[in-house]
Amino acid sequence: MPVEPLSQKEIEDRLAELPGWSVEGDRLTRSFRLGSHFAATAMVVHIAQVQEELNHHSDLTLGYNTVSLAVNTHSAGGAVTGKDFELARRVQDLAGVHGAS
Ligand SMILES: C[C@H](O)[C@H](O)[C@H]1CNC2=NC(N)=NC(=O)C2=N1
Repeated sequence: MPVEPLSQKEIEDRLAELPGWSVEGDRLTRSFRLGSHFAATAMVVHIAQVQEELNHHSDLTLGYNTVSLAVNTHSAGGAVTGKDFELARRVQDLAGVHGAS
């Protein structure tokens, strides 16, 4: 996966395919709401497994019944790259299993 910073157009095109995600500052972000604290915790563990598989890690925040992610690519100087969107797509795909919205 290339780790070149994405252009604004490339970011906008990718965001159009990822409902609920946005770029805040220099990080790709999304918050999910779940049915319970335990469900939110289980989703965090699942995301951690995917992040280890991809070797790409977000700042992951667990709330009472929420899970929030913020990510950019350290090796690209903190820019948003294709690796961030690869993680976001995997998280978006697994969210349904957890009843996250
Ligand atoms: C050594 C290790 O492979 C690197 O530090 C990985 C780990 N996880 C990472 N996560 C993110 N978000 N960006 C990186 O550049 C990155 N690099």
